[in-house]
Amino acid sequence: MADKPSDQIAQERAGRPFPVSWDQFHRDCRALTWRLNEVGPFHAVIAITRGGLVPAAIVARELGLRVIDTVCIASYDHDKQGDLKVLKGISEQTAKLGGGTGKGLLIVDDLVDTGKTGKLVRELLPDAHFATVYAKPKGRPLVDTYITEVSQDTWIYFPWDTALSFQPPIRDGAA
Ligand SMILES: O=P(O)(O)OC[C@H]1O[C@H](OP(=O)(O)OP(=O)(O)O)[C@H](O)[C@@H]1O
Ligand SMILES: Nc1nc2[nH]cnc2c(=O)[nH]1
Ligand SMILES: [Mg+2]
Repeated sequence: MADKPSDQIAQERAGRPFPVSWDQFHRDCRALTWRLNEVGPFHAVIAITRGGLVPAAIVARELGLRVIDTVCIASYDHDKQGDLKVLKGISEQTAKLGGGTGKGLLIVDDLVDTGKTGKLVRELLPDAHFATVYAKPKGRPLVDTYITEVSQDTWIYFPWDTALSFQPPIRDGAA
C-alpha cells in the first residue's frame, strides 16, 4: 500500500492544532526571558537544534549572552519520533564554562513533548538550567522554566514550518 502523504499524517496526528505566528513566538520568547533573568546569570546558551535555535537567539539577545553553543539531536521525522541520535555535543570550551556538569549553562529548546530529548540533554548536562517555550504534560517535569503548557494531544505548528494559506469559510466546513 502506498504511504500516506506527510501532510495527511500530520493532520491526523494533530488532535489539536496549535499554530504559532512569528509575532506570538517572539512574545513568548521574551516572556520566557523575563523568567530566566530572575534565575541567571548564565555563562552561555546551548540551543538544542534545530527547534531551539530560534528561541536561543532571542533569549541570548535579551540576556546579553554571546557565547552560544549547540547540541544537535535528531529524533522526529516530521511527526513520528524515532531513536534519538546525538549528532554533535557541546564544545570543550563550553563544557569547561559549565564545570563539566553544565552548572551555569542555559539549555534552550522550543518545546518538550514526551521529554525524551530533554532527558537525554539532562543526562549530558545534569546541572544546567533547561528552558523551553512550550511544554506538554509528559515532558514538563524535565523542564526548569517554560511559558505555555499545551495538552499532550496538541501539535504545535511553528512559524518556520508553516506558511500563510487560504482557508475555506467556516460555514463550508473549515475546522
Ligand atoms: O520531548 P520530545 O518528545 O523528545 O520532543 C521534543 C523535541 O522534538 C522536536 O525536535 P525534533 O526532534 O523534531 O527536531 P527539530 O528540532 O530539528 O525539528 C522539538 O524541537 C524538541 O526538540
Ligand atoms: N512542530 C512540532 N514538533 C514537535 N515535536 C514533538 N512535538 C512537537 C510538536 O507539537 N510540534
Ligand atoms: Mg528539536
